[in-house]
Amino acid sequence: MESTESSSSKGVDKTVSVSILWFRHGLRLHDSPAFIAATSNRDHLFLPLFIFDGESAGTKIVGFNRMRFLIESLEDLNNSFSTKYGGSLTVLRGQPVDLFRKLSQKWKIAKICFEQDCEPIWKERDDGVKEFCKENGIEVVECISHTLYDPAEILSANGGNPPYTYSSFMFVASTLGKPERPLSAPNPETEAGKINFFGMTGDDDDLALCQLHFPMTPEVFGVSKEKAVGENMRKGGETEGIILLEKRLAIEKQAFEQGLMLPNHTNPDFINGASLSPHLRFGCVSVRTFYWAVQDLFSAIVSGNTTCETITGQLFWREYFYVMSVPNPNFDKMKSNPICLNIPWAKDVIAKENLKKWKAGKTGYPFIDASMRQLIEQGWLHHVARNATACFLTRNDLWISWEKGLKHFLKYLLDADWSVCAGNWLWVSSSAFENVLDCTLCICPTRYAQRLDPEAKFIKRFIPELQNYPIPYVFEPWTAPLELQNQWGCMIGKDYPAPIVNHEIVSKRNKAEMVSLQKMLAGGGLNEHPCPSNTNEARNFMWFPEICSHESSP
Ligand SMILES: Cc1cc2nc3c(=O)[nH]c(=O)nc-3n(C[C@H](O)[C@H](O)[C@H](O)COP(=O)(O)OP(=O)(O)OC[C@H]3O[C@@H](n4cnc5c(N)ncnc54)[C@H](O)[C@@H]3O)c2cc1C
Repeated sequence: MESTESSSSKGVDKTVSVSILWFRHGLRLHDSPAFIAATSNRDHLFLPLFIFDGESAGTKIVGFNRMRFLIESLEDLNNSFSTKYGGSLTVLRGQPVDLFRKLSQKWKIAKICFEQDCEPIWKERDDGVKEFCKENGIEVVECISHTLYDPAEILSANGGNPPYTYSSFMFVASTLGKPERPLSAPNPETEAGKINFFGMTGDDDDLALCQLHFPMTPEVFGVSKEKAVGENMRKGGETEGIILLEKRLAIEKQAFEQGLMLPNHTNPDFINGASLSPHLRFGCVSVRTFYWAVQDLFSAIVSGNTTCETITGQLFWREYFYVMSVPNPNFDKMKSNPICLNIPWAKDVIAKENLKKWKAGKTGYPFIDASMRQLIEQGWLHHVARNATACFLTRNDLWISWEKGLKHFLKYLLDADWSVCAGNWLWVSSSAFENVLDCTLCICPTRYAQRLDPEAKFIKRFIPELQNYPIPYVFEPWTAPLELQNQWGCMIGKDYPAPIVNHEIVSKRNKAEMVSLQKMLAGGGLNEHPCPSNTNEARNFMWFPEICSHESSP
């Protein structure tokens, strides 16, 4: 392929205009309106840029796995620019306004294009850059492509308020029509795809000091490898994301052909599932590309039916939590969060100890512990494992605040998304989106495990201590007679912990506590409390089949 010329910043003519594509999320070239906007002026040079500012792309609280995923995604972008368009990605470290000021002092920055980050945590950063651009006559192009809809439009279509139930959200979204179709990247074989890159040479004095070069490692940013980090199971980047998307579509296709839906829910693959959430979170795969690929596949297979509520329904949950967070900067907190109920979670010494054990995967409940260990080792947890561990920490067993769990998940999950993660924690802990503390569905950590991991492969993969325990003892190892524990090489209470709480007792007690809170809070400022539209919605959200939940009555 013919490579396009890259103009070095050193020799650049200062009268030549530069268009910047500022990456934050949206780490891809396909379906990127910001990429198209930044390359649309044929007489501008093009500078694709990522800035490590200590916060963007979730780098404020970040574990090794997610930082590695981000770096892999940037490396992939750099490779794609190089192989497809003959350019490269520039990576700088510093504060965006400072860096844009330095750039504009040297060169004529005409335009800065970026994908909208709708969550309120990014508002100050983006407002600062917009203000700087206004003062300096730089055009700003902000494109909506991280979400299926413009959250502001949803809010406005709902009379300026967030829709308090998922079904009212779905209704409002339907009034805006179908999401837009994805866009193709400029074709390098055509005129539009012949891009004149503006390349930083690396010797541009103070800017050079801010420039980072590939290869990079998380350690460069002070993020060191946690001892438990294992094999790299999910690689970041658009290239990997598209491969995964194809794999996922093949699985969905097979299910559609057999008249089934949501294969990922029916047969959870805890380790190797083709889950796209990390790639969606960083924008390596466009949500519109995913949405329309599934819709089109479904329409092609199920003739006469052009809509489907399959995994696209899950994508709407993502959308819902983004929208709910837009007008609520305290969405991730209990305090000053108008939708969150103030449940008096335990804060005593025992709670502190229990929190440590939960984080370390040492609760004595094998399914919970396997999940918590997987989180640190791989940065990944299947949805059902997230539900089980979050319920265990909060309303079911330990009665510890969801804020503690959220902080831990935000650090280690590859797909950790400020609003999506908080929204799920609010729900699971009965703090919001739940039917006013009325969740009769309680996850039993042992029965749940027996149904979802019947051969205990997942448990044994992450808890080698229980390697020799047969079924059913592996699910409740403390029930094994001492001589068998000895024979299997793992004494409970010594080699693997005894349960830190008795689930049967504490779950009943906690349910009773919820009921009394419900009575106390009734009529007292619950007007804004969002809740499910009906029991089915709650059940579907939690993926609760009848047999692994139980009515936990007071
Ligand atoms: C306590 C807790 C914390 C969570 N934190 C996050 C998070 O930080 N980031 C995140 O992307 N998901 C989060 N989830 C939601 C969900 O677990 C993951 O999106 C899902 O496991 C990803 O797997 P998948 O891609 O195979 O999902 P699929 O079932 O294939 O769904 C497709 C996509 O829909 C979206 N989605 C699916 N379920 C949900 C949901 N419940 N809420 C919002 N969006 C959803 C995701 O983008 C997902 O990739 C959390 C769930 C819980 C219970």
